[in-house]
Parts: sequence; structure tokens; C-alpha cells
Amino acid sequence: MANVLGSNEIKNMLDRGDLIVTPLLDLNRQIGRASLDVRLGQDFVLFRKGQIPVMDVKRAFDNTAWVDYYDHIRTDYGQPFILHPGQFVLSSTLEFLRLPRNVMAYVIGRSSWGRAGLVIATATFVDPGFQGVITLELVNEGEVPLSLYPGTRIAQLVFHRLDGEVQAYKGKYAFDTKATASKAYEDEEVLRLTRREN
Ligand SMILES: Nc1ccn([C@H]2C[C@H](O)[C@@H](COP(=O)(O)OP(=O)(O)OP(=O)(O)O)O2)c(=O)n1
Repeated sequence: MANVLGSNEIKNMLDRGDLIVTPLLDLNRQIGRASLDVRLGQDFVLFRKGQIPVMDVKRAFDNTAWVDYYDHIRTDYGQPFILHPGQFVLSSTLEFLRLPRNVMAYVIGRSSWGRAGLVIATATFVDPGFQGVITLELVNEGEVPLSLYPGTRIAQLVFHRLDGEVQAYKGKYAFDTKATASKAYEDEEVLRLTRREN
């Protein structure tokens, strides 16, 4: 029976090395009854809004096409990244994860930040066997700018055990080590559309 893992099961998985979340500085503070808090990384990726013409999957013919339209900002510990109302930026978890092949996770917001207007991810599904940092899709839905400090607990993971084991995730975001922009242009059906026109 698939189920949500409680704190003891999460700890057991960490102890056994079946689940890797690193660096995990303060397990007691990061673990909840049925969740594990993860912290904000230092890197932020922003659209260069004045320059990107349109985000059209069919016009990105190689892995670099969209990359030209992003700015990358690294924020020191102790310094805030200011997220303005309505602003959308990518960042990532400070922690690198490796999930077992029979466990998936959802990355979801923490109430304390939700109450401040922060959305941390629109896409929340993390595959069984995923390895990498999780890219956060940060939006300030509130009315005042928010100071976001690297190293603070920004999101939480809820783990679900699968019925059975599957192949580990080997997709386009596997082994990410920093916030990674969309690679929707690599989707098979998009490639097919693009090829048809060339
Ligand atoms: N906020 C999120 C959500 C997911 N992921 C990672 C973990 C997931 O295992 C992986 C793929 O997520 P999806 O399956 O939702 O994304 P796609 O369907 O676009 O990717 P793919 O085609 O590779 O499955 O991306 C992430 O880094 N940050």
C-alpha cells in the first residue's frame, strides 16, 4: 500500500543511506511529523525580460537558446535576495537529494512563507530515484517585497512510498546541481513539431 512517510521512516531511510539529503545540518530542526524541510540555495535565475522575445518551445533549437536570456545572481549567506511582488525567479534547494527507487516526493511550501505570499513551486513532483537539487519556481504573490536568505528553510518535502519499485529518473533534470531553467524544448513531441518545419 502506498503511503506517506512519517518522521521515523524518513530518519530510517536517511540512516540507512537509502535517502540522501545533503548537507543536512540540523535534522531535528528540518524534520517534521511527515515532512523534511529544505533550505534555499544561493543561486537565482531570472529572465532578462527586456530581451527575451517570447518563450516559444519551437524556437529553441539547442540547449543554449534560452540560456542567453537569463541572468544568474549569486547571493552571499547573510544577504537577502529581494523578490518583488509578482516577480518570478528560479532558485534551488541548498540540499542535493537522492531518492530511493520506491519513493517519490512532493516539494511544497511551508506555511510560514505561504502566509507571506511566497509560492515556491508550481511543479511539485519529484520522481522516484531522482538525484539532484530541486529547482524552485519562486513567485511573490504578496503585496510587499520579500527578503529571501540563502540557507533558510523555504520548502518541505513529503515522501510517498510506491507500490513496487521503478527505474530511477534519468530525465532532463537528473543530476542538476543548480537551479535549471525549463528544457521543454527537449520534449519529444516538441522536437517532432520542430523537425517537421525544418
Ligand atoms: N519544482 C521541481 C519539480 C521537479 N523537479 C525535478 C524532479 C523531477 O523528478 C524532475 C522532472 O519533473 P517532471 O516530471 O514534473 O518534469 P517534466 O515532465 O518536465 O520532465 P521529464 O520530461 O524529464 O519527466 O524535475 C525539480 O527539480 N523542481
